[in-house]
Amino acid sequence: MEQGADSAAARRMARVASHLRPPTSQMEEVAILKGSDCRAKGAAPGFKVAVLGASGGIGQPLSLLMKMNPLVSVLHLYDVVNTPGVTADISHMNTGAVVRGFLGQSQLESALTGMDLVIIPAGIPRKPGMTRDDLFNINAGIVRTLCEGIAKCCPNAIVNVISNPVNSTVPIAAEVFKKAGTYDPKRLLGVTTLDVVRANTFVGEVLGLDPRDVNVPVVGGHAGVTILPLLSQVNPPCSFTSEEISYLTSRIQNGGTEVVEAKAGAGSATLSMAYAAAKFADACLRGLRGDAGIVECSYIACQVTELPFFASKVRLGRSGVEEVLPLGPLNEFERAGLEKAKGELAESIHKGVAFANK
Ligand SMILES: NC(=O)C1=CN([C@@H]2O[C@H](COP(=O)(O)OP(=O)(O)OC[C@H]3O[C@@H](n4cnc5c(N)ncnc54)[C@H](O)[C@@H]3O)[C@@H](O)[C@H]2O)C=CC1
Ligand SMILES: O=C([O-])CC(=O)C(=O)O
Repeated sequence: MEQGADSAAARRMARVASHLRPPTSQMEEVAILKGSDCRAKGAAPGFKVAVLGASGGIGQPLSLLMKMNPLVSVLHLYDVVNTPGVTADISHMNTGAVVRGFLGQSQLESALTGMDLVIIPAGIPRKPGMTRDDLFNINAGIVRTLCEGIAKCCPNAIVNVISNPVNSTVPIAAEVFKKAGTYDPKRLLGVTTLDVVRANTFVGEVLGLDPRDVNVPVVGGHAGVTILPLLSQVNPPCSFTSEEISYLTSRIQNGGTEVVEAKAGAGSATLSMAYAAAKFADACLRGLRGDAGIVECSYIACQVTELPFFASKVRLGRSGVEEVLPLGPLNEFERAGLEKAKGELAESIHKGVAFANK
């Protein structure tokens, strides 16, 4: 009896010790994973989620929010810097998800194996004066490498792409998955939720409503004129003056730049983005669980326009995007905006596809 209690205590201590030691080699990483797996068995059933770029401005608060999500049972934090610290910190939160850290390219495959949802906020952010497309040269390669890992280690995972320029990085991801033979357009989603979050906030301010009670569809893409708020389809139904329409459209399209300028060289939106990404990831997980009626806007492959990718209203479910909803009726102002958006989007998509195939 006593001996049994002793060995149970010894097992508990061994488990705790394995969590206190940071991984220094692949062998040690494997040992720690075994320790964590014992713990994971005790955790509530749920989904396995990886954040790639977890040490960054978005990655850290996003990881914190995912650790708070009761649908997550295992949370993998991957980055090329600082994941031991971020992981130790977040792992002390007394919520259900088991947290594991992975540092550097040699641990990418371990980070990805078995994941249900992979969220990608890896890559450099804008400074004042830059467009999102100016990030292409660095971020395109980062997204390609990470997606090659996903194709190899968790080809069935839902992928949420945050890294800019989203209008090009999502087509890059699609090409990587096509080459690997794992492409499923239903599972690849560009995160444009921040545009909707901003639109709901700014429209709520104008209408004097709680932003949580406002829903503005935002379609097209995620850069400048490609961000197309459909103010004629706001819920609750309402009407705006032409001054309000032009103020709101411009503020929503330039929301990212507003933050970049206010941060004055220290980066772009991180906290509101983490909130938006966590909200979108939660919607994806509820869809995977089988919840009904989950509709979000996302930049995906679809036939809503003649372009191969377009941010649209989508219904999420067990297989990712289960239905792409039509654009709905547009007014003249929105139809003109759509034409402008399509011109820039076509170039960004072409640039991404060409990069992935060169
Ligand atoms: N989709 C959207 O609505 C938004 C997208 N973004 C984009 O998100 C990206 C990240 O922004 P921040 O977090 O502010 O940048 P950040 O520089 O604070 O963090 C980026 C993180 O990515 C990591 N990283 C770099 N190369 C990596 C690699 N090969 N593998 C894994 N991790 C790698 C860095 O070490 C860093 O920790 C930017 O491209 C930014 O433009 C930002 C706001 C909104
Ligand atoms: O503006 C940026 O560079 C970051 C971003 O995508 C946003 O805040 O919407």
